[in-house]
Amino acid sequence: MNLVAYPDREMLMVALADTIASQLRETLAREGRAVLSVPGGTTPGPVFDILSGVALDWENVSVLLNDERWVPEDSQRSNTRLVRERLLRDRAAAARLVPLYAPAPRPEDRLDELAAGVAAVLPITVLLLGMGADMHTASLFPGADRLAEALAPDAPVLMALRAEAAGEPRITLTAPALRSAMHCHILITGDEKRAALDRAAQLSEAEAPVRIVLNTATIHWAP
Ligand SMILES: O=C(O)[C@H](O)[C@@H](O)[C@H](O)[C@H](O)COP(=O)(O)O
Repeated sequence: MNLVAYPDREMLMVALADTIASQLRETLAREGRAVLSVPGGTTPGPVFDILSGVALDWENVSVLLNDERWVPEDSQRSNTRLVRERLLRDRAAAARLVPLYAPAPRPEDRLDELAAGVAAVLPITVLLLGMGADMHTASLFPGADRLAEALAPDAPVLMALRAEAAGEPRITLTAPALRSAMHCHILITGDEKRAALDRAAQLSEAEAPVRIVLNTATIHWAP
């Protein structure tokens, strides 16, 4: 496991934003476009704040969420809202957001059109993942109704999943879409998640979905 431990969260966020920006910059120089895929939740806000002010050819960057909670965009639980408020502002306002939500009662109602939008920009250049203490990543929750399908090598890029721990229905990139990323980073803080990560290394992908990227990701941790 490739784990980088930082003395504190501020140092982590600054260093991680710098690494992400360099990796995007390098791909932009070579290919003229790049794709950044990011988590929602409570941890990544400070990385977004820093990244949004970085000088980068944002016009040619597509920003994608790894997963979304099926709630309207004005909900406090909306990952799209988080990304719009914390990442897609200042210099990064020029980036293009690839939607993972469209108003409808159920994710299945809009899945095909959202999946087409995602498929059009893959593969991901830089993937930033969060992780829950239950070892879920994106919305690949242990015990989710369609987890086995989402972990399969032939899974479609995007799926709707439901899990008790998730609250609302979710829409999520699947294992093959996440694994397609050129660079992968996992951002975790606190002792509970660090212990969960150590445990994940001993478990199966179904028990600990974060395992799908554990051998390839750089893990960034601070207390
Ligand atoms: O929408 C989501 O819930 C996420 O994308 C999810 O995978 C998140 O990264 C983890 O649940 C960690 O969340 P916290 O940072 O809030 O602990």
